[in-house]
Formats: sequence, structure tokens, C-alpha cells
Amino acid sequence: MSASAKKGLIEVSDFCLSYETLDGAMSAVEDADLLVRPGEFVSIIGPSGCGKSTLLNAVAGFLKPTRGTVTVDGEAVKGPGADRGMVFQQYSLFPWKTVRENVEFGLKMRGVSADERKRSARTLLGLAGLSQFEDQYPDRLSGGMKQRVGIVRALATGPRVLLLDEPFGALDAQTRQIMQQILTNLWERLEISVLFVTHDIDEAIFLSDRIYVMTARPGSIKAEVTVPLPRPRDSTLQLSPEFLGLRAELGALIREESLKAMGGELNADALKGLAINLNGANLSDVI
Ligand SMILES: Nc1ncnc2c1ncn2[C@@H]1O[C@H](COP(=O)(O)OP(=O)(O)OP(=O)(O)O)[C@@H](O)[C@H]1O
Repeated sequence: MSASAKKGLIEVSDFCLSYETLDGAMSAVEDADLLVRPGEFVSIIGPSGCGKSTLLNAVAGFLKPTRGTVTVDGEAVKGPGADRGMVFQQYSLFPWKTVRENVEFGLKMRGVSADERKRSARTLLGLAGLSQFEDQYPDRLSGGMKQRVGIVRALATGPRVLLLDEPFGALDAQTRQIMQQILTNLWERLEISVLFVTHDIDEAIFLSDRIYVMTARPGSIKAEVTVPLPRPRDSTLQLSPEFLGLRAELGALIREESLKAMGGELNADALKGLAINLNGANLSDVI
């Protein structure tokens, strides 16, 4: 397939979103601009509470911007739609449905015939290594398997864009790495765009073509970092000087914002104070 056949141009411009709280309007994201080109894999990282999920939920159509615009392939996002698949950290599978029924659900809602649903679900489950589990119920599956079902379910309706909010946050490191490979493989084959929210710098580098770093709340875009690492990527990449250089660069950007997010309680000087000289006394003697 040619590059022009790739789908899913996401454009977020001049984006502001405030939540109404008991203390009045609270600005979560301010003046954020973001672009995901068709077929691109882009991550958003930033300190806790900076508005990553808010931005992603607005692209998904669950939240409306207070100001600014969100478009997918030039069309304004007015609500959730089958052109955008969403994966949450919580697996949110229907426990009373089998794996295949979970995957088929969105297609059933859209009136797709039983045969066609089964064929699509089986193809996607195969790509995620879940063929043998299609008749199992979610409570019989490990966390990694549940999340694979979650991803496959989000892909079943043929979205142009896949949105993922900390999808591997609850998984152990080994499972996480395998999930990253599976996601990359699905993304490459389906040629859709991905917008991925994570706390994990290594995960963002491993997966992405580009990474947006957000400032502390109210979040805006602090930096945009291109990941020029060749694909296919495997775990040995994490030892390369290029990977380590990007990790250091992103780590410094996030650390600066995380300190700000702590509301001035901690800054670089205060952290030095943690190693304060007690003139040989024990800490317990002076407090
Ligand atoms: N429904 C809501 N009402 C009021 N405030 C909210 C609401 N949802 C989120 N917030 C606040 O908006 C800010 C941004 O939240 P958001 O969840 O988008 O951040 P985040 O970067 O995804 O956080 P985390 O990394 O901790 O998941 C936070 O301060 C959060 O407490």
C-alpha cells in the first residue's frame, strides 16, 4: 500500500479545556497544538495530571474543547465514532461475552452479518496471537491477554485512528515489552495512525515516530521530539547510544515539569537539601 493510502490525520489546534469544579473553572489544558500524520505513531508524555488523558479523550470525542478545534481527516470531532478506536488502561471487556463476542460487539452494533463479523474477529485475533482463546471468557485470561482483546476490539470496526490511554500501565515489564511488539505489528499492518498516552519514557521511544512532551498543568506542548530510530525495532535497541540519548533528553524535560507539578514544594535546590550535612549527627538525633 502506498504512503498516501494511510489513514487518520489528527489535528488539534489552539486547544483549551477547563473542567467545572466546586471552586469554579479549572484549566486542564491550555493552548495545545498537536498533529498526527496519517499512518504515524505519536506518543504524549508529561507529568502526572498535566492533561494527557483530557487531550486524548477530546480526540476520542468524549470531551468537548472549551476553545479550539479537533479534527480527524479534516472533519470536526463531535462525539465518539467508529473511525476512532479507544483502548483504556482498565480492560473494560464484557465479562459475560467470550473473547470473540467482545471483539464482534462493535460490528454487531453496526449491523454487520454474523459471518462477516466472525471472519474479521478471527483475523484480528490471529494477528494478536489469540486464536486459541476465542471461546474463553475474559476472567480466564491474563492481564496481557485481556489487553490484547481490548486492542483487537478497538480495531475491529476498522478505525482510521487508534487512541490508547496508558494501555500497558498495569502489566509487568516482560508482558509490557511483548505487548509493545504486538501493537507495533498491528499498527504497521493496518497502516492507521496511533496516538498513545504513557508515563513511560522508554515505552514512548520504543513505539513512536514522534513524542509530544506536555508541561505541568495547565498542560500545553512543551516540546516535540522526533524518534529517528529505524524499524523494525527490538529490545536490543534500548542499549543503543541513540536510544539512551533520547531517554536523557526526554527525562530532563519531564523532570523539569514534574518538579513544577509539585507546586514549588520541591525544586532542584530543595532536592539538594535532602543530602544536607548534619555535621556527623544522625538524622534521628536532630529531629
Ligand atoms: N472530570 C474532571 N473534573 C475536574 N477535574 C478533572 C476531571 N478530570 C480530570 N481533571 C483534572 O484535570 C487535570 C488533568 O487530568 P488528566 O487526567 O487529563 O491528566 P493526565 O496527564 O492524564 O494525568 P495522569 O498522568 O495522572 O493520568 C488533573 O488535574 C485532573 O485532576
